[in-house]
Amino acid sequence: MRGLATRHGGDDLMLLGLGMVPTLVASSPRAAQAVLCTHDQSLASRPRSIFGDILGFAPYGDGWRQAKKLVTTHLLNTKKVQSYRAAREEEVGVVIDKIRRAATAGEALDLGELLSSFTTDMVSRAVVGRSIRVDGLDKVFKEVMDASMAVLAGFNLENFYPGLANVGGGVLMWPGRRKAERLRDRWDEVLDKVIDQHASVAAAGAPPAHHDSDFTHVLLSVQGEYGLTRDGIKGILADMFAAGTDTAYLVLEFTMAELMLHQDVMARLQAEVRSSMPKDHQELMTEEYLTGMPYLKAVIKETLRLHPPSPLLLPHQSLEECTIDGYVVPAGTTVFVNAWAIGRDPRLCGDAAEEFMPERFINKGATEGVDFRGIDFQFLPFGSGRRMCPGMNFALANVEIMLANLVCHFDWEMTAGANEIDMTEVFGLTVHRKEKLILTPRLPSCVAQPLEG
Ligand code: HEM
Repeated sequence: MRGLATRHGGDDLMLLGLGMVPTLVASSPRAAQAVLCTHDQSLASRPRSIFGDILGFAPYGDGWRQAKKLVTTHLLNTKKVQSYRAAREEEVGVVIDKIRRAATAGEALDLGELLSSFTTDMVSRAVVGRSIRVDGLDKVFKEVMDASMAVLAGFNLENFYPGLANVGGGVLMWPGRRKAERLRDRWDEVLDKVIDQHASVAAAGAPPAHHDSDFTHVLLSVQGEYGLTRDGIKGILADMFAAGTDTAYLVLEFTMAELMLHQDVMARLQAEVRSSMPKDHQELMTEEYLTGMPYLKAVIKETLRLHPPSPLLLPHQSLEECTIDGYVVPAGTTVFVNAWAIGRDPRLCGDAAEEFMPERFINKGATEGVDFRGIDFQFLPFGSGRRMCPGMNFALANVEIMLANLVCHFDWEMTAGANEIDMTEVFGLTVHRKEKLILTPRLPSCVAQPLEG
């Protein structure tokens, strides 16, 4: 899309026809501001999703407004995110133990797979509570989640040729719909069990203290106040998985890949993290150690600038006709904001815009002080405006603590025979690395001794 914008004479706003659907693409901070701020309300809907419409894929309206309010007020507010600190540290501990065993045995690891399990487990902990490993629920969630992401990332004919959806009674849509229905049934089955189990705990009169309660408890406790149906609760919980797992692990995996390619950055980051590591080197870096780590935060920002997991955000849709920069944008237009191209624009980041240079975010660098929240529309990994990601703080808390521990406790090497990291990206709803990130962890002499047993 960046190439297309360049061929259009560098137009930062393009109105195209993709299939039968008009499509507006914004590729500069100015155009992003027009879409996400000036015309935010007119462009705040979403195209239809094969999975239906609860929150992330819901059309703009009362249902979406209520679900978003509920999620931002009760599930993902700052206090709630802090309340998951112990769970975060416990889950990081599980991963670090696995890596330590591999390091002791001299084995290589599929780091992406490990980090993907970590972010799924973190969302599972938030949704279900401590008991995710009981009955293998962690594995069930991961399996259903991976299958759902594959369907969501696939091509949905209906979004580009809406008329074809009804041809022959919708026969062209049957295979995709059947797959989506089977998955919806699977989500229903798993989440029904979770809700029943939580309802019986509450009925027994022993609900957890509010600060300690998981998403399911919270949603059951406000069900009356918000008039939530059981399907509404299941939809919100499933949405937390869909939006919150793939995205955060991609940030961690891309960061580690970039660090392997930029050993000078790795060394500076390790120096920062290790300078404040616990005296007992076996101990985890817990969250109180992270406050004085500006370089860690700059490294994460730089990864999000070059590799935003949702490079075009999620598609928006116009609710009504509006005129932007002289373009008449009809109702029903699909709208993309090219956060990937904006992050790499040399007009904002200078000539080295394609380089991985966390320094640009600190010490009077070109983008020092630029915020995650998209306030200046030049850094938009979480979007901006009405449809902005409500899970930003939850995601960043997970990414920071995991990354600090990965670089604190281990040195990392490429596997024998590999002499470079392939950074080829595969574009879908989220951007993945084409190749797995297989690395060998080593225990540095300054850190931990091998585990016994
Ligand atoms: C690094 C991790 C993450 C990134 C980069 C990210 C990015 C995004 C982006 C770009 C959007 C679309 C914004 C738009 O269309 O304007 C979005 C929406 C959303 N995200 Fe995230 N996200 C992340 C993690 C999470 C987490 C952990 C959760 C929840 C636990 C979450 C929940 C949501 C929801 C519910 C929406 C839909 C909001 C709406 O449509 O109103 N996200 N996210």
